[in-house]
Amino acid sequence: MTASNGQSEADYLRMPEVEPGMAVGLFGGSFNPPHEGHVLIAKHAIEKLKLDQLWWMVTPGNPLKDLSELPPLEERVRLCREIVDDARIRVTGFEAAHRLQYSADTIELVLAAHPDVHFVWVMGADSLATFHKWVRWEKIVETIPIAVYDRPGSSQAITESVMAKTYSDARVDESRAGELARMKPPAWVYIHGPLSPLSSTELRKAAQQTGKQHKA
Ligand SMILES: Nc1ncnc2c1ncn2[C@@H]1O[C@H](COP(=O)(O)OP(=O)(O)OP(=O)(O)O)[C@@H](O)[C@H]1O
Ligand SMILES: O=C(O)c1ccc[n+]([C@@H]2O[C@H](COP(=O)([O-])O)[C@@H](O)[C@H]2O)c1
Repeated sequence: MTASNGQSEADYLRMPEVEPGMAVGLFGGSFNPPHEGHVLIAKHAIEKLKLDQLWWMVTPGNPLKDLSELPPLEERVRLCREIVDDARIRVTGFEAAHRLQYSADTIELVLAAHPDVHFVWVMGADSLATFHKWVRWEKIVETIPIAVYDRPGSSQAITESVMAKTYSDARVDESRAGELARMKPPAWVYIHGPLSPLSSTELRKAAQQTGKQHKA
């Protein structure tokens, strides 16, 4: 069976295919569940950053989150593929196949596998706020250009986060976002665009409420 963006279901444990010279965004997430906010920012990031592809890397488990109720990877990948309607977005769970827990290790593997591709790390502003808690976060900043997408409630991270303060000199003006993938790190950009108030946490809460009402 083939998803709406042309990916076959069986290949989710493999890295997507790329061609030399491409600009590719790496967008990691729990996607528990995926929502239209993910799609919105993915499409705008692709345009602003002038990307050929954006990989939705469905994590086997965010090391900073409680994983006890995290649905299986395969199910989250399936839901991502259902919601994605753009062939440039590739859904993958390859981190699990390589037993990768930390993004620093994922980035190392991806860059080594494709030295002729221009990769950029993409994340929402809430992730920027806590980025300094990630394993080897400074190494990440020194290794790959980073694009941060604005998110309601997290805009202050643009100036107040430890990462933004530590690497203020490496911040690139948004007008140059299209060049970011080919810039030498450290380099990061804060992207403004249409905002989405959606969050997986809120969707899970709403689903729980509906479940309770059905039982009552
Ligand atoms: N509405 C949004 N606006 C901007 N970025 C978002 C939005 N929703 C998710 N993201 C970003 O997408 C990536 C994956 O997010 P994730 O799958 O954790 O969704 P989430 O809605 O943040 O979930 P949760 O509420 O469980 O933390 C992260 O980089 C996150 O910052
Ligand atoms: O490497 C880390 O230490 C680390 C800590 C927290 C989050 N991450 C990654 O950040 C991405 C977003 O996670 P999440 O749960 O906020 O969607 C996902 O790819 C995680 O693996 C990575």
